[in-house]
Amino acid sequence: MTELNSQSTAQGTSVRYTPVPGTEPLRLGRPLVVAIDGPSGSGKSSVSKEVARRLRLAYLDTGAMYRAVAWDCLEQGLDLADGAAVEAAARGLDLELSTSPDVERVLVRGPHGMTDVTAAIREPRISAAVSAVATNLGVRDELIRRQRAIVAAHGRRMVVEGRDITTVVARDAEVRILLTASEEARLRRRGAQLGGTQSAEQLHEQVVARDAKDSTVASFTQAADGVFTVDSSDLDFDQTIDAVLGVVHAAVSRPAGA
Ligand SMILES: Nc1ncnc2c1ncn2[C@@H]1O[C@H](COP(=O)(O)OP(=O)(O)O)[C@@H](O)[C@H]1O
Ligand SMILES: Nc1ccn([C@H]2C[C@H](O)[C@@H](COP(=O)(O)OP(=O)(O)O)O2)c(=O)n1
Repeated sequence: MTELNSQSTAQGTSVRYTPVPGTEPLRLGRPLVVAIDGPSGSGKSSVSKEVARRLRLAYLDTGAMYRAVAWDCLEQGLDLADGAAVEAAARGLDLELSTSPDVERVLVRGPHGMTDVTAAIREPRISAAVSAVATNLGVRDELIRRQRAIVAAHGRRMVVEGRDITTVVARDAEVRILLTASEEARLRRRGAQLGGTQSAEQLHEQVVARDAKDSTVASFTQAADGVFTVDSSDLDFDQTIDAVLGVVHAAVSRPAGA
C-alpha cells in the first residue's frame, strides 16, 4: 500500500513518497525502530529528527551520549588515555537527555546539581576529544546497554542515530539505513552549520580525521547486509527526508520474511 513515485525536480530526479492514509504498518503503537548510521556531516541528526516528527516517533541522538561522557571526563580533568578512569566515568555518569525531536536538551548531574551541557557538548574542544572516549570499549559497552534500555522504554517506537545502530545497538530494527554523502558535501555542510568559523584544516580534522578514528570501533562506511543506503550527496534536505521515508514505508510494507 505504498506508492514510490519518481519525480523530476529542478535538482534532478528523486524518489518521493506519497503516504497512503491508514497504512497499516505505521499504525500508532506498533514497534517501529528506524536505525540510522552514517559518517560525520551526512545529515543523521537533522534528518533523523524530521523523520521522527513525521512518523511521530521518539528520537535518540547516541552521539550526544558519547559527547556528554567526553564533557564529563574533561570537567573532571581526567587523562583521556587512562582507559579505566574513562570507563569508570561513563559507568558512573548520571545523564538525562531529551528523546523528543523538538527539544534538544542534555543534562549531567554532578556534585553541585544538574548542569545543562546541551550547547557545551557541541564545542570544537569536545569534537576533538570525543573519539578518545568513543574508542574505549568499556564506554561503548555501557552506552550501548543504556541505549538499548532507552529504546525499550519507548516501546520500540524511535528513530535512533549514530555509528553502530544498524550493526550493534538495534540490529533487530524494523528499518536500518546508512545515510551517506560525499566527503565534499559533508565538509561543505559542516562548514555552513558552524557559520564559516572553521578553517578548511579544522573542518578536515573534525569531520574526516574523526571519522577515521571512529571507524576503528564501528562500521559506518559500508552498509551491512539488510541495511539500505541513502546517498544524500545530490539531494537537498527535503529530498533526503522523502528518500528516507520512502525506505521506511517500503521496508515496513514488505511481507514478513521477504
Ligand atoms: N541533504 C542535505 N542537504 C543539505 N544540507 C543538509 C542535508 N542533510 C543535512 N544537511 C545539513 O547539514 C548539516 C549537518 O547535518 P547533521 O544532521 O548535523 O549531520 P550529522 O548528524 O550526520 O553529523 C546541518 O546543517 C544540516 O541541516
Ligand atoms: N553510536 C555512536 C554515536 C557516536 N559515536 C561517536 C562518534 C563521534 O565522534 C562522536 C559524536 O557523535 P556525533 O553523532 O555527535 O557526531 P557528529 O559531529 O554529528 O558527526 O561519538 C559512536 O562512536 N557511536
